[in-house]
Amino acid sequence: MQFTTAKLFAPTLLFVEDDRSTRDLISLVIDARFPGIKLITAANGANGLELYKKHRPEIVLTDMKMPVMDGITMAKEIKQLSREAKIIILSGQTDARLLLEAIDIGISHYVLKPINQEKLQAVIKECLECSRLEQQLREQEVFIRRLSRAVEQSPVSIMITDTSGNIEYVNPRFTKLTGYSLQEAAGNKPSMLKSGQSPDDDYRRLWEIISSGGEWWGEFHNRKKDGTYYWVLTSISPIIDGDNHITHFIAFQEDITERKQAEDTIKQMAYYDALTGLPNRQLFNELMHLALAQAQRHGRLLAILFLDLDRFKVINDTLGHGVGDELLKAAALRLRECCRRDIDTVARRGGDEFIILLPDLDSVQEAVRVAQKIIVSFNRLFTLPDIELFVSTCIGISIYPDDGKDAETLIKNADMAMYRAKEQGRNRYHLYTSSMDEQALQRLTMENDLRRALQNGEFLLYYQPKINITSGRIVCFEALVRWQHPEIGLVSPNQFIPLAEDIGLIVPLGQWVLRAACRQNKSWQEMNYPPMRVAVNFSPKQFLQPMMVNMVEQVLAEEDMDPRWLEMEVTENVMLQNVDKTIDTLNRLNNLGIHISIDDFGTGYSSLSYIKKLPIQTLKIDQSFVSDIDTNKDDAAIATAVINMARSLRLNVIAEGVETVEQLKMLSDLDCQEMQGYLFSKPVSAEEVTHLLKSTEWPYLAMGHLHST
Ligand SMILES: Nc1nc2c(ncn2[C@@H]2O[C@@H]3COP(=O)(O)O[C@H]4[C@@H](O)[C@H](n5cnc6c(=O)[nH]c(N)nc65)O[C@@H]4COP(=O)(O)O[C@H]3[C@H]2O)c(=O)[nH]1
Repeated sequence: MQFTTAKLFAPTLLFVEDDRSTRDLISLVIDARFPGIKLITAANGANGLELYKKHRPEIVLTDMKMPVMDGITMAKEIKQLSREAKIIILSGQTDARLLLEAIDIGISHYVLKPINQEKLQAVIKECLECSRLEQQLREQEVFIRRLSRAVEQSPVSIMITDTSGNIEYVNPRFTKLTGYSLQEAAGNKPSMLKSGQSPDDDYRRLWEIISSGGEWWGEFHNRKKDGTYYWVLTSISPIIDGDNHITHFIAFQEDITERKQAEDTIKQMAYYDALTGLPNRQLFNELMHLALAQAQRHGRLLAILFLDLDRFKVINDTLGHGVGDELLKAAALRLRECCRRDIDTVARRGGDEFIILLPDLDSVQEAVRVAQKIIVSFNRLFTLPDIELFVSTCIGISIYPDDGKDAETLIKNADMAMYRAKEQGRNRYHLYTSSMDEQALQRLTMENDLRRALQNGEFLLYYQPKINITSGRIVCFEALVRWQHPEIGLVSPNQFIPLAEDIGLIVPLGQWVLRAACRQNKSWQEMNYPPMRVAVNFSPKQFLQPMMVNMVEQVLAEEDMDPRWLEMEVTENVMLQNVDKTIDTLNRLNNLGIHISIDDFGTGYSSLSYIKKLPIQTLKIDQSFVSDIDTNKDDAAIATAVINMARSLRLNVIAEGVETVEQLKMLSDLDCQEMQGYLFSKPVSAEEVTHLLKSTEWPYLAMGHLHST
């Protein structure tokens, strides 16, 4: 450390002499020889003392014998005021007693008269030097006192070691930070603070740098006396003496634990999904790039599993986001259990989408085995805090390098494979095949064609009757849309309705269906056929449109059709989304006089208590329960339960998809009065409806057929 005096050394010399000529002569010499000195003079001791008090000169040059007050008396008084005053006595007297008295007082020098100028100059010079050194020393002391106070009170932890690394000093801040007092730390090595988590290389490098005179800085993960961990930003530098030798090392340490924790939180937020704690899309992409590079280098296989939870949206909307969140957490846990720890990565892509990276595989079969394991594990009930649920998943698999060389392609292809798995039903996996690209292209072409279809008038309606089996009369025609594609021919709604929903075309298409169905029904009425309802399917997206009721009202008015001849078929799941709003919408439709049926009943999550609240008229038993009703006991039980439930709620019940007389009999035995299905009629064109209306003879409704013997 370099010390520089803050104050400039500008000494004052007081010269006390009663003899004027001596005074002038000596003054001239001092001015000439010591130009930096400020000179003040006095003619006697009393005057000299006064001036001393006023100017506090560093040096006093005084004659001995003077009127009023002699030099010795004045010198005594001055020494009382300052022990450091340098006093030079000028005298012709060599009286030993006076000399001894002067020594007692602490007189610095004694110059005999007649004055030898050289001797006087040498004495003054010596006194000046002495004063200068004293001033410097005083200032140094003040500086060192300040410095040690600064070190003691420093908000930064300070540790000083010798060159072997033995601790010699630590400041109170160090004690506060580490728990070790100066006594405990002194003599120990700084390694007493090691947590074992900072790399050994850091320490080696540190010693190399500081022992060659350089400064090192970096971060350490340390451990306190009580065992807790903390982070410090450390700077260590050597203390070098005047001979350029390292005498000590000094370490400054700043506690950065909070900053580190904040960094960790930010890292966690940037790379991990807050809900499930799984890596997020960002981290997954980074890990995927690393894994791909390794797979390429070592010629290994890598698999991507893309999956989502079947019907998650319905669960989330029906049972609430709390349940949805718990389910995602539980699913995340289950997925991790199915994968290799520390090797595979399970990440959440957002919503209910998960993606799994399986690196370092020998065969495709290994990826398939993981997919199968996941599917089996999803067969187990999910026990959430408030509810127990069965949830299935569909998994798409793509393999590096066959199904893609880069992350984007592999993920896209696994996603595509997942959709293929979904098309085949729930809880299954599908491996990507290159033919799927072709299908994706087909879908794109279909999408474009579909957008043009409405303007080009390529849609038409087919109608399927609903029969009351007791009266044998048609009570309603269900309008079912068809697409007359200019090249492909007639396209089934199962192929284009989901697509229309995806691309937002369902709203204008649905409106077109409603208008066409109403117009057709009105024209049958005008042709004097007995009035019947026409049923129109409303897709969930369409039903949940904010202005839907207004639109229906307007179409009915424009087509001049009485609302009681309109039936709306809405799927069970729609009923469960945003319950309050749905009930409100249904009430408004009911007030208009529109008949409401719940389509595909039995496939959703409806509970009896919930259905009770809904202002609806009819439950439609899904055809999946009807098709095996005569052979499958479970289906028969569900159909029975729905019919009984409808009866107890005073609702109509209709069975769809009735194809055989056996089914008809069985449903009739269960007292299901209304039916629809190929047994009576397939969906037919409007023109064919008129034939049906003219000759409604249903041979199998003859009494003999209806009841089992
Ligand atoms: N195997 C069998 N099938 C029978 C039988 N009886 C009727 N079906 C078929 O079952 C489907 C019944 O309609 P859905 O459940 O509402 O299912 C409909 C409905 O969800 C949707 N859809 C049809 N038209 C429209 C529409 O105008 N708007 C909306 N949003 N969806 C529509 O497309 C689905 C399929 O319609 P389609 O192909 O016309 O198929 C119709 C019908 O032709 C039977 O005895 N056996």
